[in-house]
Amino acid sequence: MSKRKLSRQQRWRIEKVQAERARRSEQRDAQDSRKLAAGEYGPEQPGRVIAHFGRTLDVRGDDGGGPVRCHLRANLEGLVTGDRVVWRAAQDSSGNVVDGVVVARSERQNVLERPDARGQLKPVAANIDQILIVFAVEPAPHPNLIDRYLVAAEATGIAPVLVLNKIDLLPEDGGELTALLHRYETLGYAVVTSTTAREDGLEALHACLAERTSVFVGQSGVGKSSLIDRLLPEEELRIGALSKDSRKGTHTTTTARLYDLPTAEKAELIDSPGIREFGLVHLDEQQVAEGFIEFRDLLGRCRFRDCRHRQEPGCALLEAVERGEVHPERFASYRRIVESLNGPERLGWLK
Ligand SMILES: Nc1nc2c(ncn2[C@@H]2O[C@H](COP(=O)(O)OP(=O)(O)OP(=O)(O)O)[C@@H](O)[C@H]2O)c(=O)[nH]1
Ligand SMILES: [Zn+2]
Repeated sequence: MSKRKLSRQQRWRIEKVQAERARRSEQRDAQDSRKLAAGEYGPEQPGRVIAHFGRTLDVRGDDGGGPVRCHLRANLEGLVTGDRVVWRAAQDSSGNVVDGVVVARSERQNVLERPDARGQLKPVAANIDQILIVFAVEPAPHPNLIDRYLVAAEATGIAPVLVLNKIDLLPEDGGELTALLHRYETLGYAVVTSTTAREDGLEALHACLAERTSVFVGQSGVGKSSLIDRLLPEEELRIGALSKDSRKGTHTTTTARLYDLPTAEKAELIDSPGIREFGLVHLDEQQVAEGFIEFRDLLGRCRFRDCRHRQEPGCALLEAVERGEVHPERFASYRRIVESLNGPERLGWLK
């Protein structure tokens, strides 16, 4: 994109708006400091960010209760949905919590990042237990797709789960996809099947969601919206849709929301259109190789330390393929991903 030339007047207006914003933020922070010093905020307590809109956040206290609209101290930046925080509540004269202030962020267990418009990685959600990679009988995944998602998930350090949806469309004998799934199960991956076409089609999914914070990812048309519609009560979906609408007018990036699933014990779902498009970003060859779990014990065992696993003699990976310990299709998949690192497919998140 070419740099837009701004007229002096435009520049002046932008600077004015920014100065005004900074002034207001300082003012609010000074106000918070005063209130904090005056003891108008309650004691520090742990909580979790369930949505964020610029410098305003919705925080849910760990001891229950509804979400509380909070603002941030000026020294806190880059909080995302899912972050665990320390916050303090302000009460009105009758003891109702009216708002709050976030004073600190706890250490993150992990973070999901995606590139912004400039290609810079930005956090979008934190503290996720599992990435549910949804694929479907229809549209069938192209051969390399599941591996791409798995490599991307492995790079985040968040456990992937493969969810085969639309199993109502499977042929009687299970078809190739069932065989493929079995291969991933043998590798050690958690695998779940589902269908929204049957009343009991989500039972395995419910079990898998319990006690965890999950995100759904997957290519278009595999049924993510349908699954989430079934999992969340209307009330929650309405809130999500509302905040989506109110974002349309502004140019802020779509923000993620943390939902409680009523159907399973302490199951949480973080969702946003942006998260659903999760895919490979900015990985190098080494990270791709490490994203194939069956390669891990073999890496570093090649004769040459800088082996690129192509045709080098004494390559531990090639030998493992030869011995039948690494599936040739997984190895081919690895090669294809490495080759695409510098090509157009590199474009980051999968659509
Ligand atoms: N037969 C069958 N169809 C399903 C199932 N789940 C979803 N569908 C259909 O698949 C189509 C796509 O579903 P969506 O939920 O929109 O898929 P999505 O992954 O959210 O797609 P995007 O919004 O484009 O990312 C819709 O027509 C659904 O009705 C299923 O279990 N079985
Ligand atoms: Zn090698």
